[in-house]
Amino acid sequence: MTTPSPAEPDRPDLPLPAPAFPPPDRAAFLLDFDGTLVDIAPTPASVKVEEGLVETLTRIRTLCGGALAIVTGRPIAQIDHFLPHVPTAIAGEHGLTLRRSPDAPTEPMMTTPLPEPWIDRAETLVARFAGCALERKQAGLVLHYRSHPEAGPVFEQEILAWLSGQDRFEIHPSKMAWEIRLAGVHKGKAVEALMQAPPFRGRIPVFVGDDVTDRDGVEAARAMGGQGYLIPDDFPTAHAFRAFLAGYGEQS
Ligand SMILES: O=P(O)(O)OC[C@H]1O[C@H](O[C@H]2O[C@H](CO)[C@@H](O)[C@H](O)[C@H]2O)[C@H](O)[C@@H](O)[C@@H]1O
Repeated sequence: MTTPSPAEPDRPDLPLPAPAFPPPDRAAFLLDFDGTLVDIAPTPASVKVEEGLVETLTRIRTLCGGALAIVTGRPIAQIDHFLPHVPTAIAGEHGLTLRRSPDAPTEPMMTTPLPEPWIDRAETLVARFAGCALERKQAGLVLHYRSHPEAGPVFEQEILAWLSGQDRFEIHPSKMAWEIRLAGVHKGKAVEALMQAPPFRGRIPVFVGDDVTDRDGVEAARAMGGQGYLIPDDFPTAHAFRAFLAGYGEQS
C-alpha cells in the first residue's frame, strides 16, 4: 500500500523520443501541477511558475477548445493562486473536489471529515522535527518532511498506527511527504469525471504527471483510448516537458 514515491534525480534534459500528442482539434490536456508544470520546491508555497508558462497554457486552452484541466493534489484555491484564469477546469485534492469551469460551483466528489484526534496528533508529530510542516486539506492532511528526511519513516509508522482498524482513510506517499486521504479518491476518477462533459467530452485525453498519485491519471487516460505520460520516464524533467508543451501546436 505504501509504494515509495519516485526518486527525484537531478537529471539533465537528455532527449527522449518526443511523444506524438493528438492534434489540438482532438486533444484534451489533463495536467498535474507540482513536479510537472512547476519544479519541486523546498515548500509548497515556494514553487515558481516559470516565465512563459501562463502564455503556453492559455494558448493550448484556446487551441483545444477549452479542454485544459489541472489535476492536482493541492486544493483548487492554490491553483487559482498560481495559475489565475488559466485552466478551464481544476480537480483538487487528487479528485476529491472538481470545478468544471472558472465560474462553476465546486463539486465535492466525496467528503467526510478527518477524525479530529488525528489532526491533534499530526500537529504534535510535526512539531518534533524542525522545519517539518503539516498541510491541512478538506478531507485529509499531509505531513511534509523535505527539511528533515529522517522524519519520513517516523511519520509513516505513526500514520499507519492511527489508520489501523478503519478503512475510510488511507496513507499515500508523495514527494518527501506522507498524505492521509479518503479511500477511493484518486486522479483516475477525476480524469473520468472531466472527460464526461464538454469541453473535454469526445476528445482524446492526454494526462501528464510525475508522482505515484499520477499513475491513476495515466491509467485512466490510456483506458479511455488516450495518452498518459510520466516524468522522468517519458520526459526527463519537468522543464523538458514544459519546453515540449511550449512548442505544441505551433506547426499545426
Ligand atoms: O498532484 P500535484 O499537483 O503534483 O501535488 C502533489 C503535492 O504537491 C505539493 O507537495 C509537493 O510539492 C511541494 C512543492 O514543490 C514540495 O515542497 C513537497 O515536498 C511535495 O510533496 C503539495 O503540498 C501537496 O498538497 C500535493 O498533494
